[in-house]
Amino acid sequence: MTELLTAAQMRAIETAAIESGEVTGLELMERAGAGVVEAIFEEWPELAGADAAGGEGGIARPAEKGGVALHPALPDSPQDICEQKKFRAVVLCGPGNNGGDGFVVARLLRQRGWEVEVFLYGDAVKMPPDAKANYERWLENAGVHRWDDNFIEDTLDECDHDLVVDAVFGTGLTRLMPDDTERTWHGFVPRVFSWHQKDRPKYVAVDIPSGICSDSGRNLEGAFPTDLTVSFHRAKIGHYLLAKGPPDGGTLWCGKVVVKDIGLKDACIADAVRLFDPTISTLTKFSDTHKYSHGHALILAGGPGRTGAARMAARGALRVGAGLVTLAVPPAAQKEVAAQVTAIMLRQVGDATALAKVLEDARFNAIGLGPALGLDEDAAALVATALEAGRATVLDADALTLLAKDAALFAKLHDKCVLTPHAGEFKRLFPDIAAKLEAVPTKGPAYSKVDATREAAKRAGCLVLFKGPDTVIAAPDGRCSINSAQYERAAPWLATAGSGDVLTGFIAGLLARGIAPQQAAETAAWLHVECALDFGPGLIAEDLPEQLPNVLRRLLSRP
Ligand SMILES: NC(=O)C1=CN([C@@H]2O[C@H](COP(=O)(O)OP(=O)(O)OC[C@H]3O[C@@H](n4cnc5c(N)ncnc54)[C@H](O)[C@@H]3O)[C@@H](O)[C@H]2O)[C@@H](O)CC1
Ligand SMILES: [K+]
Repeated sequence: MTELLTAAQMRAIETAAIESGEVTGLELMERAGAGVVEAIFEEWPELAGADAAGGEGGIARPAEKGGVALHPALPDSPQDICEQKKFRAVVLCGPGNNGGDGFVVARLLRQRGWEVEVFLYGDAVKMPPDAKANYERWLENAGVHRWDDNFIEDTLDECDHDLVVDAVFGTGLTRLMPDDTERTWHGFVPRVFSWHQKDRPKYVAVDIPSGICSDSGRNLEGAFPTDLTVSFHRAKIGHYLLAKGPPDGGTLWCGKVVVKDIGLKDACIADAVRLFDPTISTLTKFSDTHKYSHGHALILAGGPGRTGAARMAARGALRVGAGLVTLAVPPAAQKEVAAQVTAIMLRQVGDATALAKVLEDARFNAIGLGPALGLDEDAAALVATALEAGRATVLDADALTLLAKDAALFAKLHDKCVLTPHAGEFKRLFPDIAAKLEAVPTKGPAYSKVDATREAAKRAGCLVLFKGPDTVIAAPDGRCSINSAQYERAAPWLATAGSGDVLTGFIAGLLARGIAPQQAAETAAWLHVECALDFGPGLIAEDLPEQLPNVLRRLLSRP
């Protein structure tokens, strides 16, 4: 799993490296700038010109004399560039180290023969030392425009630019975007989003689009949208959070995120949020074959005409590898269900007493309940009985609504439970927490979906999986991961009716296999997206379990 960092964690790693004497801040800034230039040319080789497009003429000199060459080195002067189109860039620099990175990018582009115009937001006198050093180095050969949004807009309108680099604010954004940069933003949005306009410049953000809070992905009013975001060492949490959708959300503004190594060592950060990717230890559990060692999941179905959701969950549980799956069905719905399932077993469960009787059998080691269960007293009694049994239990849909309505029921949650709310259900369950998340942010770091999910998990005393394209999974002790269905894993067709029911089944199935709640929820959510990606558009929920064998085959053949 990849760590996603907060601004404070990134600063701590940087400070430790500098204080240990391994590297200077100036060297890190040089590597960051060189990383951005490298990423630009990797993304758009046509901008690299003839000699840097990766052919034999590729350059092998260090990016900065005396520095550590982590990125392909660049020619020292325009004379080193063979005959090529004169590329043009506008670099927007801010008052901090993000701006410092911008000055490095400007210099390195200029060294490649680019025509570069730089605008500086803020007071150069107050810049931090490394940024100021790069500002002064830039001034040795070129000038800097004072920030003026009209001038920036005119410059972009009049000239045939190839690239616009946003190095205004990075991880140090602590307040709402200032009015004058916000005005510039108004000029940017239509430009960046005119995708049809073939010859428009490429927009690149250094570290994070200015205006986006790197801890939360929230838009501090005035984010600069970009095509490519180049971050350093590790991606930041804000790159992966959508918050509450446009105009919020790092993922909306980042375009594509590339992370460049700047030579910092891995540090053990106890409470880091992780981007989920399944580990081999989880996957090896799929190769053990004895059905009785794989547990027995019990999925509770609703009444007649409402059993489809539970049937899909049961199918998901079976496909994901529960040894046995039983549907607990009200007597009136038994015929309906019996006509539609084969590998899944049935038990008549008319009420909570009947459920308690079934659960006397300790072999039922996992329960899935909620999809189309109903919202009446009988359904609430079923939820109570299921929780009192103390089994690994995933609660979704109607079960969440029932929990939200009844504090005594909510109090029965225990550490083997998994709650899987979508935004609406989350709001019903945790209205005060949702209100904090929905409040318009006024400063950075802003309250995030990660903060909200962690707080909810702590309150519930169990795992919470807060759904979305940026699914956040948090445990009561603060361990937290994001399962992203964005960027190269974007699968918007996964938002189809019944998709959540299948996820409930996947989690229940993994719980039945004895996998701990956090790992079960993370793995299930990840597999859910993989199934959708494998199937592609046109997906309906029934396809998800059927896609799982392909996904598992591919995963298990991974080296
Ligand atoms: N931390 C690290 O390890 C590294 C950081 N680097 C760069 O440094 C950046 C962080 O630098 P800084 O901490 O200096 O932060 P920034 O450069 O993001 O911004 C800080 C400056 O902006 C001002 N500011 C913040 N919010 C404002 C607002 N709303 N309106 C007006 N002014 C505002 C602050 O007062 C401060 O002057 C990173 O994003 C990255 O680009 C890189 O050079 C490489 C290494
Ligand atoms: K930026």
